[in-house]
Amino acid sequence: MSSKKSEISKVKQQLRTEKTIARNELSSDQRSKLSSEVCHYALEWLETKGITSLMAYVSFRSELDTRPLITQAWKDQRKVLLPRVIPASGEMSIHAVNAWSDLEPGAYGIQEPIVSSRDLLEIEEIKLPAVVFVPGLAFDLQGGRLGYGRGYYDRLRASWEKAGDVSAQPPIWIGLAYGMQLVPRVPMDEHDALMDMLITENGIVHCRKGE
Ligand SMILES: Nc1nc2c(c(=O)[nH]1)N(C=O)[C@@H](CNc1ccc(C(=O)N[C@@H](CCC(=O)O)C(=O)O)cc1)CN2
Ligand SMILES: Nc1ncnc2c1ncn2[C@@H]1O[C@H](COP(=O)(O)OP(=O)(O)OP(=O)(O)O)[C@@H](O)[C@H]1O
Repeated sequence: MSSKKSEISKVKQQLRTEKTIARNELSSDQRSKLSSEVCHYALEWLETKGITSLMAYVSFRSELDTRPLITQAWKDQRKVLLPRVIPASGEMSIHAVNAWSDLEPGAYGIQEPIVSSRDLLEIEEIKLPAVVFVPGLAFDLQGGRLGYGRGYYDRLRASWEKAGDVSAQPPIWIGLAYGMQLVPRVPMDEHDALMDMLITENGIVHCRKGE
């Protein structure tokens, strides 16, 4: 690792520790109040934009709780895709999910889609969602994001770019976070995927990407 790279990864690790502690300090009442506000903004935005397909994540640890968003998206007849991690390769497979009963605890104890052999054959047919809601430990207004350090979302984005259907509209990447997760600057590596928007309990921000 070059010295610049190792410096960035050291700063990222410090920020991960700091933000994990701060997020864990929110009470469960605060977390559910803030989460429902963020989900409300996200749902309003989906409605305004007429978005019919989205990729979400099922929260774990003290993450912003996306359950209200997913439940309402199903009620609104939107297509909901959820990821399943493949720890050995660092990739994620993406699956359409229609109910909580379609999930089981996967790697890291996160609720993930139950995959049948039929689904595996159909994976290639899944079209890109219009929107990707992204988890994270910290975000900045330039679109920077810090995750748990395994690069799953960065790799997902790179794989979509590589598969690149030029006629397809690229998905809009939206970080979901508590306001306390916003920082002035997340240290970024070249491979890090930038967010287009952020939604916190204070509302929606459009990121000035990488400026
Ligand atoms: N709810 C949710 N689902 C998600 C993500 C996420 O951030 N949130 N991911 C977003 O990528 C992927 C899972 N990524 C993860 C990456 C690392 C660890 C983890 O436990 N890391 C250790 C650090 C040491 C290690 O690397 O083993 C830790 O935090 O203690 C957990 C999940 C896919 N699904
Ligand atoms: N497109 C890619 N191809 C291969 N490796 C990648 C790619 N993107 C990121 N990585 C690797 O993933 C690791 C984690 O990167 P980083 O520290 O930026 O993770 P993160 O964005 O915080 O985590 P996550 O996306 O899991 O929440 C790094 O070792 C990086 O080299």
